[in-house]
Amino acid sequence: MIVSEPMIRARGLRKSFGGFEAVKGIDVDVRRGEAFGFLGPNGAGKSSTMRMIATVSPATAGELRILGLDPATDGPAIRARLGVCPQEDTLDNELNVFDNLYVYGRYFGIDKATVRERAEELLEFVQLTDKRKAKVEELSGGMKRRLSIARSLVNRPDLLLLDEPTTGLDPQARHVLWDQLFRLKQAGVTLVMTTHYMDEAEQLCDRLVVMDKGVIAAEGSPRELIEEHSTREVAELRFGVSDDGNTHELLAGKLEDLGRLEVLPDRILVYSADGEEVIAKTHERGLEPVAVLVRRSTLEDVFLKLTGRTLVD
Ligand SMILES: Nc1ncnc2c1ncn2[C@@H]1O[C@H](COP(=O)(O)OP(=O)(O)OP(=O)(O)O)[C@@H](O)[C@H]1O
Repeated sequence: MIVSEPMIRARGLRKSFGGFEAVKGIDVDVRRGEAFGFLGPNGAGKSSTMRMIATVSPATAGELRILGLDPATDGPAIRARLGVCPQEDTLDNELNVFDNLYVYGRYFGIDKATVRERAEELLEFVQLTDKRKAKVEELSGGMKRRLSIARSLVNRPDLLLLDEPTTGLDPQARHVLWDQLFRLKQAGVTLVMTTHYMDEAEQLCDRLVVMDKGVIAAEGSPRELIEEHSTREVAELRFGVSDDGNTHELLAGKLEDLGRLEVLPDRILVYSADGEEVIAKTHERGLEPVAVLVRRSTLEDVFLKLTGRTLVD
């Protein structure tokens, strides 16, 4: 492979299911060594895209190259160099923790001694050494996910695909996983992940695309996306709800000149470089929010601006 070749290159990539187009012609370039994310809500087309990249679902149209190879003709060669961690854990419940790694490694044709050594290393890496003899069903959700990640690393992949790596995990388990993914990134593994968590995308991704309804709405580093599509700060204002339930729309009319507004069912967001000033002016106008909060803009704000919706419905 030529070194400058992108790890993934897609042009006009499409995926249809019958008459329904889940991915509507996207362009993607993933560079060696980066952590790249597809951020979007449920149904955005992230998993459909990942499955094409994983070479388990053929593209309906467009061009796709993985590690410089064509999935239509070079599937096995690509898969030998990919690690895939699907959204649902597909561990073998019949086998213990160690054997899940060992048997998977043997599928790749790795010799017994090497696969044993790697399995031990990987258990150490995902902090499951003391569970090596445990049955899969005895593991917590976070441990299962870590074992899935360990398994996807058995063949020492150049490119690791993670479909919603921390969905369904509790906050502590998510942080443990983030640490491990960060260490993999530092070790030079190219990571490609989907997520609908903006904090995950901000923590882990060097670059990401914001995906919605099968198209890419924006692309860049988390910081670039926030700078381009949002303001430095956001003032969140909550008012008591009136009998007509219309309070936020009515109040928004009195705040319009303070910055761009997003009126959500439970709060008004005012986008401004100076959130405290927004709050001061709100009070000056005799408006009394029951709660206020000033925070930095996040990718959630970027998504809201681009699509008019929140990431998690
Ligand atoms: N095998 C299939 N047959 C028919 N429709 C499908 C199939 N797979 C996905 N879809 C549809 O394609 C759209 C995109 O689904 P996809 O799973 O790619 O989205 P996603 O962004 O990954 O969402 P999620 O976070 O729920 O996985 C959805 O409307 C989904 O119902």
